[in-house]
Amino acid sequence: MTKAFETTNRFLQQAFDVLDLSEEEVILLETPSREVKVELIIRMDDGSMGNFIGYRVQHDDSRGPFKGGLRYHPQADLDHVRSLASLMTWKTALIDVPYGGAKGGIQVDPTQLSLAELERLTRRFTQRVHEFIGPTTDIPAPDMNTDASVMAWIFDEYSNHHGFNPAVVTGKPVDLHGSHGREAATGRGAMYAIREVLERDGRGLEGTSFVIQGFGNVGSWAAKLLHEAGAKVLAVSDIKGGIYNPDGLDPLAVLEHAYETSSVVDCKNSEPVSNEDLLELECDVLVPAALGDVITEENAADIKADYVLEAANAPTSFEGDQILNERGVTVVPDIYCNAGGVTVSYFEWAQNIQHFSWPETRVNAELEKRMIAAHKHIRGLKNKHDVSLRTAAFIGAIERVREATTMRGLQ
Ligand SMILES: NC(=O)C1=CN([C@@H]2O[C@H](COP(=O)(O)OP(=O)(O)OC[C@H]3O[C@@H](n4cnc5c(N)ncnc54)[C@H](O)[C@@H]3O)[C@@H](O)[C@H]2O)C=CC1
Ligand SMILES: O=C(O)CCC(=O)C(=O)O
Repeated sequence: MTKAFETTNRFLQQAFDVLDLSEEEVILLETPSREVKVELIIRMDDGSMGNFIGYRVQHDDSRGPFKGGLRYHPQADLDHVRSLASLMTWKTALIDVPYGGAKGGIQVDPTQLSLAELERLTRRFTQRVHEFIGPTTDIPAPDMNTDASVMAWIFDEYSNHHGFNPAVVTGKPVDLHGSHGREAATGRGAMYAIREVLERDGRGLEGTSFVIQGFGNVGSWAAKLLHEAGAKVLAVSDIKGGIYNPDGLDPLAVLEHAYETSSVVDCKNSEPVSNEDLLELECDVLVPAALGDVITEENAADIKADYVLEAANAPTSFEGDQILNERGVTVVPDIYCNAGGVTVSYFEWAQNIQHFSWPETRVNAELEKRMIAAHKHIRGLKNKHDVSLRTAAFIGAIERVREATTMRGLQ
């Protein structure tokens, strides 16, 4: 077993222990259903040959078609993609959308590719995996370094092979069968998640201070929506570095600066802070919204926040999580915190199948209902079993997947 997948399974094991599952059941629930590895050869703009590796790991489909994002990143190796695919199984079950879990990845630094090269790479990947994906089998979506344009290319390329079918992929542009509210959904869901957790503790978003690592889709939407809700965003960062203002940043001004300069760095009314130091700033809520494995045994003891809101997938190592728990820091786990994305992906898929479009108000209201319901579910299990929010979330998810697996039976 490799590291990222092993970490996911160690977290799962804490819930398996509470549920007293047999070894056979553990193997069944942990093991991915199918792993596809493809070589991707493309013509680069300068005429040379580009050679990349892509993955699609389909973890579990007992509750519905495989579902999960596609990541473009140099570290998107089989171990990471496998771990992220497993997390999708538990996320879709916890938030109760009729899907299983999958994830895709291409090992590439997309900043080194032109737009035309990225399109060729995406189309080649779709050509290599089109037999394994489909509206009732496996539905990709955006993740790190992929966006609505990438989803549009997948939709188009898939349609070249199978005929028009926008429900093969979610997170598409709104004008190309995408859903209103999908782009903001993960950040919005994270905002609802922390609002529910704070309310339970007799606190509110108004005046609560946040520090956010990552200012891409998830981080920037979370910053904007939290600011609108009256919270104070003290610091944000991207891969190039961070910015800090103890009186609070204006996320809209930061967005404008990032749009113009491709980074948050050097935004006016802020001082610089490194990505490492940002994690240890004084604040109420720390929001990792970029890469995984950033809170570890190296820095968990130095985190000053009362809450860690896991907008990223797998931002906390097993040891880091133990330290945070021992110190009384409340961790709002990834499979709940960032489930808003796949929830609105589900709404998009349902709209595509019905050839019907929802207004954004309906999307946001339905998302809010599901985030509130999942929080109540997790809270009940936490109290029942006296476990962390993470273990409670896994228990809730495992119970649903286990039940579906049992009802479908073995051959
Ligand atoms: N996009 C979505 O709907 C969902 C995303 N997520 C998770 O949220 C996280 C962020 O995803 P997106 O916002 O979609 O990606 P993105 O590609 O839009 O943005 C990523 C951000 O992280 C920053 N970043 C990258 N490497 C970094 C590093 N080493 N240190 C600090 N910052 C770094 C980038 O500069 C960028 O600001 C990922 O863990 C992803 O799996 C989870 C659920 C859904
Ligand atoms: O929207 C989706 O289908 C999945 C998004 C995703 O990759 C995730 O939740 O980690």
